[in-house]
Parts: sequence; C-alpha cells; structure tokens
Amino acid sequence: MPETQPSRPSPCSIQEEKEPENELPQDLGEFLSSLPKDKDWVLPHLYQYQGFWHSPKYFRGLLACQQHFQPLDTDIILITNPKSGTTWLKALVYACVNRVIYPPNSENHPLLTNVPHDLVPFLELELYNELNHLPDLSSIASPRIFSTHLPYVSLPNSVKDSQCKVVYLCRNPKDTFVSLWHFCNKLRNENQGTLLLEEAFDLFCRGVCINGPYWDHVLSYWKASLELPRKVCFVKYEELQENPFVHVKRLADFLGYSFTLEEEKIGVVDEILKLCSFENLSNLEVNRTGILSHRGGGENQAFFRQGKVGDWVKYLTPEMSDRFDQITRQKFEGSGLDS
Ligand SMILES: Nc1ncnc2c1ncn2[C@@H]1O[C@H](COP(=O)(O)OS(=O)(=O)O)[C@@H](OP(=O)(O)O)[C@H]1O
Repeated sequence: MPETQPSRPSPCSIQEEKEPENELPQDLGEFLSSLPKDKDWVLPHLYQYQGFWHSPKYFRGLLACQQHFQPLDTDIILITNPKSGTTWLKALVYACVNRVIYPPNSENHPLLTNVPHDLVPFLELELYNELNHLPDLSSIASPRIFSTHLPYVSLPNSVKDSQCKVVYLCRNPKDTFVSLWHFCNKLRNENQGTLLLEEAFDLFCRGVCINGPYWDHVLSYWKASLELPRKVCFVKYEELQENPFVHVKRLADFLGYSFTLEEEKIGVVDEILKLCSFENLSNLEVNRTGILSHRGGGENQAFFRQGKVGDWVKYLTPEMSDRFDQITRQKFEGSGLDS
C-alpha cells in the first residue's frame, strides 16, 4: 500500500458539481488521474486507492460513504470480495433477522419477489454512488442491513468505531476467480469480445481485479475477525455449503438473533436454508428475468450461475492451480488462514 495518498476530493464538492452524464466531475477526474491505474476486466481502467483496485464508476460512492455513512449500533454490514457468495449471504442474513415479520415459509416473503441485492443494498456501489445526492437512511427499519466490497483499509472509520456487526464471507480464490471471469465477460460489450481466461488469470494473480488484490482483501478481514471477534465474523463459502445448518446458526448467534430450540425443532433454520438455496433463488421468476433496481439495471440472473464448490477444475490448468496455491501459501503464511 502506498504510504502517502494523494489528497482526495471532497464528496460534497463532487455532489455540488454539475456534470454531463457519464462524465466525472473535474475534481474527481483530477483525483483519479493522480492514482496508479491498470487494465480493468470490463472498462478501460481500474484505479488503485489505499492499496486496492477500484472501478472509476464507483469512486464517488467510495469517497462519499467513507465520509458520510453513519452506522447505527444495530446495523449489520455484509462484506465480501466480489463473487464470493454475496447474494447468498444477503439472502441468509435478511431471512434470519427478519424471520418474525417474514417467516421463511410465508407466501409473501420479500425474497420471493426481490433479488437479495435489492433488499440489502451496497453502500459504495448504490446508496452513496448517486450523483448530487446523499441517501437518507434514517427511515430504514432496524436492523438495517448493508453490504460492501470495500477492503478493511477503506471501510468508513464510522463502521470501525461503531458497535455495528460485520460479517465477512470468503470464498476460495479459484472459484472466486472463475466466477468473476464469467461475470465480467457478461458485462463486456460485443466490441470488446471475450476477455481471455489467461489474461484475466494474469491480472488476478497480480491483484488487478475489482477490489483486488483478492488475498489482501481476505487477509485484512481475517485479521480483523481475530482482533475483534465480537465485531467481525469470518465465514467461508465452502463451509457454508458443507454444513449450512451449523454455520447459519453460528451467524445468527453472532448477530444476536439466535434461534430458539423450539425454532430449530419446528424447522425454521431448515426453512431459511431452503428459501435461500441456490436451487430455490435461481429458479424464482424475479431472479430469472428481473433486473436490478440500481447500477444500471443489470440482469438478476447474472448473480446465479452454478453455485458450486470446485467448479474451477473445468477451467484452470494444473499450472494455473499450482500458481494460485503458491500465491495463497505465500500470502496467508503464518496467518492461520488456510484457503
Ligand atoms: N443461493 C446461493 N447459494 C450458493 N451460491 C450462490 C447462491 N446465489 C448465488 N451464488 C453464487 O455466488 C456467486 C456470485 O457471487 P456474488 O453473489 O458474491 O456476486 S456479487 O459479488 O454480488 O456480484 C456465483 O458463483 P458461481 O456460480 O461460481 O459463478 C453464484 O452462482
């Protein structure tokens, strides 16, 4: 991470600025031009800020939420590297904490008609990324659940200083990479063509991907979870797949929404797992044909592909797999983190 950062523009001045559509305000443009840049997987460039790579599309949101987001102690913040299972985590946590008003088997459960991203909005990608507008979050019923892909270093200080809870979901780098590669290729237009797997692999290994380096992102939250176990809960996608019952109960305990024995006995946890399963969510009309209410209205189905552990074997050569293992060993050495 660079020791000194260029001075950043104030998100307020960003708001006041009148800008033509799709153009960055002058001070944000100047700010970006002072940052290191490298190739993006979809747009021309990613920019490095506080040691991590970000899309120019979301810098406004990043800076504005760093400056303005004020969490409540009851807030829940879900954090992931992109393509680590964010959509699943959003569904699970939403269903757990709202299970009294929305029993998981109810016919009008919001998850049946809304993509999880529309129920649990992203701070920097959506809420704080609006031009000339800061969100009014005061009317959202408690517990408010938000999400972010920001690395720990860039998390608003207000989040670190408050009593709000943070859940970090980590997925193994190989499946995360393959999922990201598929996703980005969906976002590329016809003229751009397909981003070759080999090129994406090289960028990912160098840390150049949205919110990358992947390993530094994971490690920063792993360390935070060790230092602040009551604030940061670290969950692995693979463990959630292997034993969802145990891990969802652990999540609910951590968030202060423990299941009672009676709830367990009558199958509330199982109902939540069923509601949020890949099988169920990916087949809902809203997730098959709907579009996001934010971020230019991308297709909801892009968030559901395979939902499996180990799909990477179909894509990575043994050499690529070895390189990933090598980087992972080197980055995670001594941290107690093994995948
Ligand atoms: N319910 C459920 N259960 C298990 N897995 C699921 C679920 N929903 C989405 N997925 C899989 O998660 C991958 C998408 O990652 P994210 O949700 O993190 O995407 S994003 O960062 O919010 O864009 C993507 O993984 P891949 O299938 O490997 O591409 C999705 O299929």
